[in-house]
Amino acid sequence: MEAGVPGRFLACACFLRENVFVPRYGLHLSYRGDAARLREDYGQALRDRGCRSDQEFEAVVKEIEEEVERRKQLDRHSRERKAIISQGYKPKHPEVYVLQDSFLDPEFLEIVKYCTSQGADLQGLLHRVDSVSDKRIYRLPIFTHEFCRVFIEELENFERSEMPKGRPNTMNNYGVLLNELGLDDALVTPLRESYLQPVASLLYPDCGGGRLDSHKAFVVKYALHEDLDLSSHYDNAEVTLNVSLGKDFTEGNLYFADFRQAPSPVPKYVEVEHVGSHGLFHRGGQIHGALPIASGERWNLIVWMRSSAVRNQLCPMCNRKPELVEAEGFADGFTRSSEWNAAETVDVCSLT
Ligand SMILES: O=C(O)CCC(=O)C(=O)O
Ligand SMILES: [Fe+2]
Repeated sequence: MEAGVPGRFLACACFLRENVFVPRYGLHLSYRGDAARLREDYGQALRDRGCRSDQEFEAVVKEIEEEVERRKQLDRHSRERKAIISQGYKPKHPEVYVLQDSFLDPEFLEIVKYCTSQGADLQGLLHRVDSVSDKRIYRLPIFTHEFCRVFIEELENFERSEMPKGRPNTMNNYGVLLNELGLDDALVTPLRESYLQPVASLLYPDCGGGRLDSHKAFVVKYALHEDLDLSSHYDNAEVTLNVSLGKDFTEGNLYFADFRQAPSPVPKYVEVEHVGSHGLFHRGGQIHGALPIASGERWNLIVWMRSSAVRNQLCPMCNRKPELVEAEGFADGFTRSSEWNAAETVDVCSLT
């Protein structure tokens, strides 16, 4: 079946109750519609973070209920925004909507060519990419500088427009959902299928890297009076690509800790700098966050890539067999298990 056909991909029902982020206290929590239970489960953690009075606690419950309500309406609101944008938005640079080889750094094209050649292996690939730590995080050139410049101009044009705007995810408040802007079909999907997957297939074969069949792509933006940083989290993705698009900024490094399913007793963080037009590949389950920028604006393209073969077995957000619910577009990348061949089952991301 064709990618993106409504109904093929599904979500896990945990989306309405797990990983609800409370920005004020920097905490992710589960909520089952019951304030007393919330107090039991998180009262101490909230108090430790400064939520002391009943009023403060009630404010948290209200915030969580609003977030759950937002999530319930997400598909419908997103579909409505997308329709308005496709009717009314006039792109400044229509050419960036259709992937061309000329957008890509020639060195990246060479790397992809290697990955798709016969006999390509991880060792050979590691001679061509920078390994930035022992956590299986790799940096490689992705786009040309010119593409990054023009792409940001397009996103700024959209930002200035009167068009409705969604939030990239539950933690970032500023940026652009590429699907709503109409950038998925001819830009991100071919990028994932023909260029990113061959690389991920060698880097993360154990995490579904060779079978990435959907994605969620967005651009995050950090600026002094907007978001400055990003709390520690893991992604709803098997493999993530994070590309530094620009503009000029200081600080704002990413930091990475343990792999979610294999925490070490004393977590070791590595800090990783952004390199303009270069991307970082990492496993979605690698705990990470972003330090505050000190000046300027930071724009990064994030592609959360999903492998239904992996997540159908275990939802990465609730760590259980997914409870499938209908959703639109790529949804959260689950499929009905009858659609894939049980004989081809892959291991869920190994605990390294
Ligand atoms: O700020 C960044 O570049 C990282 C964003 C990120 O980790 C995410 O959106 O999942
Ligand atoms: Fe992330």
